[in-house]
Amino acid sequence: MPLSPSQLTRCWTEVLELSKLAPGENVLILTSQNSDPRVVDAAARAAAALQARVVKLDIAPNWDTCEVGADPTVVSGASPIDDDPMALAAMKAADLVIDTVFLLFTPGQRAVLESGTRMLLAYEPPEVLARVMPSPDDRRRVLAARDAYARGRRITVTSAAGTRLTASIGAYPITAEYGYVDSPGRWDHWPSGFVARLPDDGTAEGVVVLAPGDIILPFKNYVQSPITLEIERGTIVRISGGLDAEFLDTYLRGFDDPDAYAVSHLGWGLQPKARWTSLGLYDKAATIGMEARSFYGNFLFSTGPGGSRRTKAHLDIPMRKCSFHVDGQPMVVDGDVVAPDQRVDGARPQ
Ligand SMILES: O=c1ccc(O)c[nH]1
Ligand SMILES: [Fe+2]
Repeated sequence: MPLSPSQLTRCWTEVLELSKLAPGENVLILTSQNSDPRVVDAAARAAAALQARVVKLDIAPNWDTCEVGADPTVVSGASPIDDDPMALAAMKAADLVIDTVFLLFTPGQRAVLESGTRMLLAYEPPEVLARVMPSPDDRRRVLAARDAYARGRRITVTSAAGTRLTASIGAYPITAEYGYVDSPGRWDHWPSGFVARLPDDGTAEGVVVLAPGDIILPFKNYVQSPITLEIERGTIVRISGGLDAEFLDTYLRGFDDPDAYAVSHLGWGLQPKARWTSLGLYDKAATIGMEARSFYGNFLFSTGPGGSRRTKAHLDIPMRKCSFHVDGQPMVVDGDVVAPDQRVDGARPQ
């Protein structure tokens, strides 16, 4: 059964209160053809009920020939607002922008955040939003993970399946996603619950073995047969395995861009409300897979953009049963969060 509009409005009210939305603040809801009207309506009702001034800005969609399928995460790095003076001016004038279009990794988003506007991305369907409600404890644990990651200089990721990845860290900021925007200039994504950061350029080395059950987004399938990624100087230099490996390699080759093979943000999932199995129950166009990116204890590997790289090809690859160490300190062991200030009692690896 679907979520009722009043339930979704109550979820929005809770998230906007966590986002410290105050009476008289200006809220802009960014919409386009790919926005979910149920999400837009509930957000507008909740913001108005909190006595904010609410406007909706509808922008023309931008389609790229590389965009296969309906998922806006397939092609990253550009949006219709990047050079739109009207949209940028309106979004900079807002105190809080609700993005139902998916601007992530775009110049337009960066410009709006630098103006002090806070921005909350909300693209998942109502039931996923309601299942993975953010909380102050999620924020506490994600920020503890961010602080541990920030203190580090080297990371090591291993798994029984054969993953042996090392990298230096420190040059790039950490994205700490806990699902609401409670300070000026902050960006977040509801639903979420993970940390991610780029390794220092050219330092990721080793082997990443995608095991059956690991997920490749935006393919939105569970890997059936092992895929071995050999990584040298921050780039995947060889992909081997069976049909899954051939599909992955052919997909990346389709972008005709060497940066498509670069290692992108690396991190780990901290959201016990997100389910590894959820993706198997949805049609591919129905979700962008945030429960997969966020599930508790995952290793979130990814490829493509970051630093000076502007490639359109971005894959997020949440993996199970990995161990993630920062300067030898265990954050996750065999898919279970072990850092005392990050773990949730009773939460189980998935
Ligand atoms: O929330 C997100 C979503 C996608 C992504 O690549 C990063 N963070
Ligand atoms: Fe990503």
